[in-house]
Amino acid sequence: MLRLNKEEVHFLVTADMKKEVADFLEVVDAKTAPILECIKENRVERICFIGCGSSSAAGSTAKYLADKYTTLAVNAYTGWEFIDSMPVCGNKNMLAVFISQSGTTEEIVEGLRKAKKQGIMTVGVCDQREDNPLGMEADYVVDYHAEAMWECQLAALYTLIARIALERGESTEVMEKILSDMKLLPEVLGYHIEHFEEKALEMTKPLRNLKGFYTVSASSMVPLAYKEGVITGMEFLWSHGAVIQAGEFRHGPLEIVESGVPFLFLLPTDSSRAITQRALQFVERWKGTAIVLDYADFAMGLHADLAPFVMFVPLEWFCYYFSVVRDHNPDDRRYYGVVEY
Ligand SMILES: N[C@@H]1[C@@H](O)[C@H](O)[C@@H](COP(=O)(O)O)O[C@@H]1O
Repeated sequence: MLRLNKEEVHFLVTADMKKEVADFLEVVDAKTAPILECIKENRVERICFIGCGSSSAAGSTAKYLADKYTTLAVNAYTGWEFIDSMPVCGNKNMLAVFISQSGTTEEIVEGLRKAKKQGIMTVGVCDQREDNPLGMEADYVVDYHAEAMWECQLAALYTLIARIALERGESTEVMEKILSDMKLLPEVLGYHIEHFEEKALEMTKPLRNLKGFYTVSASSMVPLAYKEGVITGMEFLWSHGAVIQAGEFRHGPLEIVESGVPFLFLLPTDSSRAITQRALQFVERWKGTAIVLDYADFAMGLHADLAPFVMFVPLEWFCYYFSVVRDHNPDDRRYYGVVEY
């Protein structure tokens, strides 16, 4: 097992997460208010979320929430997808929300400039508003000043969607509940940051010979499954990864189930729990390797659709120790930012 000084590993942003999220939640309403005004003024009916890597998974989670609870037309794009296929009819009554920690990612900057040229209203959700093209050029900016990009990006996007829904009089009860439960996030995240580390180490020790795992989930956690099971798995852990929608498990994935083939299940607590459990039970019955992280064990009473915020912490610990027990430093890169792409 690799000996690493946790404090020096950039991959792990958990240490300051609780405070960063608490600080941002204090100001997120003020930071999103001008965007809500713009939406009202321009009668915006269509929203595009655009991001790359982890930031694209945040956009897909926002699309999930908006699709489920509002009548808005919403799409989530990766950076190049947006550049190549952006809606040609969009103008002021369309909002393009660009999500990027750095605000400098090539295709985010290019997409932003292309959207602006077409007259689409643009929003940047990023760490800082200075020293990066997204923060400086977007029409509206929500800057969160944090390393905990996943949590803060989601906090910005959930707030935006919930406030739009309330303004439209759609799903008001659920939206109020989500907004009030979000205030409890720092405590819940802090608890899991403190309490899940040892468990993650124990869980991953027997997995040290694995080359990777398939991540299975449903509903609001599918983008998180992609973020952790594919992006984190490949970029940080140099392991093999793929995402399987629990409801699709029967249509292909089930045929590879056997001893030594690992599936990581992220169990939701909403109505998709049943179909996810069905896949899990199948893997257990046919002696596949099932690793389970159940939102019911972590939710601490929070709404089912806050699972992407909460489950990130146990997953982060799990991925960190999966890397460490496999003797890999998650900060190592051999290609990204090292060689020409
Ligand atoms: N290796 C990084 C990823 O870790 C990151 O998720 C992505 C988006 O970065 P940003 O959010 O700064 O646009 O860029 C690269 O692919």
